[in-house]
Amino acid sequence: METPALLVEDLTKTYRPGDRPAVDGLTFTMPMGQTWGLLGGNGAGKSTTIAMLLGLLVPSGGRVVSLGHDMATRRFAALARMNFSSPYIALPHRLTVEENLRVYGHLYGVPDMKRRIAELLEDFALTEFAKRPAGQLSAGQKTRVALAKALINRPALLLLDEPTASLDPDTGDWVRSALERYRAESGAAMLLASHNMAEVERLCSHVLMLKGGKVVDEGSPDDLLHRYGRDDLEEVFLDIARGRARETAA
Ligand SMILES: Nc1ncnc2c1ncn2[C@@H]1O[C@H](COP(=O)(O)OP(=O)(O)OP(=O)(O)O)[C@@H](O)[C@H]1O
Repeated sequence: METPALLVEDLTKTYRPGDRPAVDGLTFTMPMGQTWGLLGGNGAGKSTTIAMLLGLLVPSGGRVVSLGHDMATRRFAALARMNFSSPYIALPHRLTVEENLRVYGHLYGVPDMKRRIAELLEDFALTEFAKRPAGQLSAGQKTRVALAKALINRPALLLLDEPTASLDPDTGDWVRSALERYRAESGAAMLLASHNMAEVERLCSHVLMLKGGKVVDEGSPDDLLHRYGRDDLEEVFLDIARGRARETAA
């Protein structure tokens, strides 16, 4: 069997002794070539999960194997082939867009960097902002730079926390197309934490519904719609968030 993009076993995080776990026994195996969604209300544990998958946060228990490498012992081998975008991580704001991409390109040892940066500027409609300091961009423009940065090393595994949160509907739409194109061309796997149900329905082949740090349901968007007798994922989400059982949801 092909090495999975992510193998997560009984992953747990408790921030302080005595606290309820923020992530509680998360277990899943995500294959290469697919986009999965991590859905859940505020405080469900999405960002904590992503931080542990990236090795930014040490788990209290359990195991993460990314692209075949155990994150506890072989983190750097995995990270070279991973990347992420998060609205919570600011780009160096005095550096221009191009300089930002160059810094990250060097960190990842990207070959033929000039060409890669030109491609990304083009793909994310950033060419006209290439020489502008990142601190002088709108929120939506910064988000596009963050996504360009996330693809700079052609990652095999991409973790996206709210990738289109600050984008207007039209820009959000073409950014989703760009991500979908990247996945199809590269065979990469993507895990997407989002509050945008339409985005999840469009991009994800499998959804993990998180509540109180646990997976309370999962399946393809179609499976979930069918099981809850709903027309869109937003309604399924509300059923789960409000603790309505699937049998009685319809
Ligand atoms: N640094 C921290 N110290 C202590 N508790 C934390 C810390 N970060 C998060 N938590 C707690 O862990 C739980 C999960 O938070 P997390 O940020 O992972 O949720 P989330 O699903 O990403 O939420 P949101 O949709 O609001 O971004 C919450 O109860 C939160 O208060």
